[in-house]
Amino acid sequence: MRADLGSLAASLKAAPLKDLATARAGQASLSAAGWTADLSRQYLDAESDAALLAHGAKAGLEDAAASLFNGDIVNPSENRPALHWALRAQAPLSGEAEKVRQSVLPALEFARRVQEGDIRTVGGASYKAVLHIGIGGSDFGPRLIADAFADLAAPGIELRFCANVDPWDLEHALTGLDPASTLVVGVSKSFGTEETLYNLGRARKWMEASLGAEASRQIALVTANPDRAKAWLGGNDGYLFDMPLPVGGRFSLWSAASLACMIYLKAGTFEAILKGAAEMDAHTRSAPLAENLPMRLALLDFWNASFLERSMRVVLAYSHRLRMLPTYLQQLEMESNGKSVGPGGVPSPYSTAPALWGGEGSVGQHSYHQWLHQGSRSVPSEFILAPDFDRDPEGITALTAHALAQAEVLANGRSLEEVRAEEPDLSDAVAKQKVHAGGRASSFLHHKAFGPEAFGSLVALYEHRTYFAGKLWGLNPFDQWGVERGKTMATRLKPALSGDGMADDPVTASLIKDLS
Ligand SMILES: O=P(O)(O)OC[C@H]1O[C@H](O)[C@H](O)[C@@H](O)[C@@H]1O
Repeated sequence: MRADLGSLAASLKAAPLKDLATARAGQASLSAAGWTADLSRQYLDAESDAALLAHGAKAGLEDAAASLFNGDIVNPSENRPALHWALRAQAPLSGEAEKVRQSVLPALEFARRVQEGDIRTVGGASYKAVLHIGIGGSDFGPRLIADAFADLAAPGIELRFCANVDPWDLEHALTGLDPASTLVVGVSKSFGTEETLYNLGRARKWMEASLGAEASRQIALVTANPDRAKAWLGGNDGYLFDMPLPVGGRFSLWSAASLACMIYLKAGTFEAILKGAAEMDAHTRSAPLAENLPMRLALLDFWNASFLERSMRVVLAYSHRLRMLPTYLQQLEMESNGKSVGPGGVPSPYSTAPALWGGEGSVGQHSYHQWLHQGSRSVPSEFILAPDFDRDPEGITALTAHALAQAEVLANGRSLEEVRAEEPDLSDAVAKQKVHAGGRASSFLHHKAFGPEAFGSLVALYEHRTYFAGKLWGLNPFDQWGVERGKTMATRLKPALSGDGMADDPVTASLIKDLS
């Protein structure tokens, strides 16, 4: 099958994208949970599309969906199921999945009580600020949610985030906050992450300076390792919330990891996000492969990365609310499938996950879109048009026109003849610089009524797509061995930085000398 896909890709690579797209216009679109994805501007035709689908069937994507939702072991490295979907289930489940579903409920209840002034500070006042401390999967999701729905914030509560071990991050986050009215939420699945423990320790000291030993009563810890968290609290009171072990950090924004957002957002907002995600889950587990949006997008990722050798994908969010989505997706997709060896030590025979980057449209048009249009590389783009369509019509029309225009120009380009016909007075040299090669593939996703539910559906869509893409590449998307090495090396280098010994590597040793 691979050879078939390979030869189909080789023949399509040279085909004019405009012709391929014209042939599929209006016929290559799929819908799920209010989202529509138009895939007509991809290097596909009827034959290759059918071959890709056949490959997806042979690779067992529908069985993979069943395994995920049955709670089978889909994370062999940790010998665990992946139960992030259970956190957003809208009805009771059974077994371990039900425990996971219930794990988010105490956090929602706690948030409600903080908002209602039922849970108060050491001094008996209502909380005025929440400081979220976490990194990676314990940071990107809550940050994305808070930024997307800042207008749905409950009145009177300020939210700050701190992730980096660079001391300025915490100091900046604390600026203007009063320890007496701040709740610190520390999120770490392992409760062993250096950055988070460093920042939590400093935040505790900051609070202790005003509240003394009572400070821990204004600290909530969210973790899958309650023993370590309790040890950190050292016998003092503090709130503890569960981050279930079968939920990967980068799949955990639905869990108590988002406690700070639950407190920050008006009642019902977080529940709506969960509901939207559950809608995408229902689609994913029941839609047949040909109509299954996450499966089709995973197949597209497989096709672009492994057969058309596209080593990047650009996500262009035409929605100010989603401006942090590319950063969130970088962890979700690149940490999940940024691997070359699968379970059992079997190397993937394919080029795997592309580098993912992007940003906010139309802002990016005044920056890297130049590279997308006329740079020497052809990179598939993913447009996501999801503003609040009921806002000022002039802005919405302009945003929509820009998204549509960008996708069209990327695909269709602008030939020298077109440049000359439109601008006959140009010199030859300038006319040639105005040519756009075109042939740059894109997908176009849109939602007509974006809000918390649509947000939930979108993030769940990307989660499932990542899982299915991992399946196609023969990878386990739920582990991250590669991250560990850097941590180990940093620990080894610390003595050299404090003058105790030398780094083995001559370049590192010389850099340390320069820094001292
Ligand atoms: O939640 P934690 O255990 O603190 O982990 C925070 C993050 O750090 C790790 O190094 C992993 O690369 C991430 O997947 C994880 O989300």
